[in-house]
Amino acid sequence: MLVFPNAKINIGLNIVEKRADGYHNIESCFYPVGWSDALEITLADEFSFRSDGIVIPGNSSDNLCTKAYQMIAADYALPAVKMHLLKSIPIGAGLGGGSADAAFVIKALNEQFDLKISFEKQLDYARRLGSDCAFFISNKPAYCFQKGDEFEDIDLNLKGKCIVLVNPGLHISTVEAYSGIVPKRSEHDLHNVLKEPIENWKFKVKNDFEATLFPIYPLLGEIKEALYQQGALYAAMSGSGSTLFGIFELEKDLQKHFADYKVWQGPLD
Ligand SMILES: C[C@@](CO)(OP(=O)(O)O)[C@H](O)COP(=O)(O)OP(=O)(O)OC[C@H]1O[C@@H](n2ccc(N)nc2=O)[C@H](O)[C@@H]1O
Ligand SMILES: Nc1ncnc2c1ncn2[C@@H]1O[C@H](COP(=O)(O)OP(=O)(O)O)[C@@H](O)[C@H]1O
Repeated sequence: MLVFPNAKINIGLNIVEKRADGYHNIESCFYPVGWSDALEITLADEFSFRSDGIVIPGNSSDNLCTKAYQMIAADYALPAVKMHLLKSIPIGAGLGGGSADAAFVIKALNEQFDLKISFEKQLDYARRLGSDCAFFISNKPAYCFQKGDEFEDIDLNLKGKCIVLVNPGLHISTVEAYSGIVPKRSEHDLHNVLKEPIENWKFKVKNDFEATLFPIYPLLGEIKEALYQQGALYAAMSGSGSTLFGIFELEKDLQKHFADYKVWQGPLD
């Protein structure tokens, strides 16, 4: 089976409070984007995982794909498989690429081997692998809360608009990014502001990581500003960075403009 785990962006990210378990309660709109890995899962004599493309830190037993397989194999009689991942989504980039890979393994094993794991149970498995991971089980725009692993449908349709993602290659650790944050309630209810025209978002839809990370990495703020100068209706950092995104009314080719960085651009669904 061949699947294409895709990245996500965060449209708005409020870090509301620190929890007793050390994690943070957040409020965010997660939106799928087309920057994708490719993952092939085939029957084999023994389990193996290998990856090509962008080098993933850690060895194959640390990989979230391997962890997802082992977690399902602990509860279901799974045959051995060979997994081959072509890694394209930048790592430590705020795009949730590792979480997407893991969620797609859960979904692919369920389908390929007819395991009949319910949707709710797939969400629970995904939550065990990472806070972002459960989102990729449904993989459709959602208002996310708690650790980012509880969802509500959101009335937001950006279909037809174009997104440009710019990754400057800085690897920002999620743990470090959260450790710099003083949580606070947001001034604006994200549900409500996302109903306003996209041109208003610039003033109301904030990613709380920007205030702490932009002073440390001024390049991030410069790229965001450049996206606005190029005509973005809305621009922001995704997650804990370091990827910036701009949403444009029409198709936009900024590959040359951001020639020093990794750029992905395409339509939003
Ligand atoms: C910041 C966000 C925003 O969507 O995305 P990324 O920028 O990583 O893509 C997420 O909250 C990242 O989720 P994810 O990358 O799955 O994090 P996890 O593996 O669960 O946790 C890594 C570490 O981040 C911190 N963490 C994570 C999620 C959360 N709600 N509160 C936290 O404090 C904890 O220190 C935890 O040990
Ligand atoms: N399949 C995978 N793809 C990417 N990263 C992975 C994977 N498996 C494990 N990881 C680990 O997860 C960490 C964060 O990955 P990633 O999801 O790309 O970042 P982010 O949380 O910023 O979106 C990396 O440091 C990496 O070592």
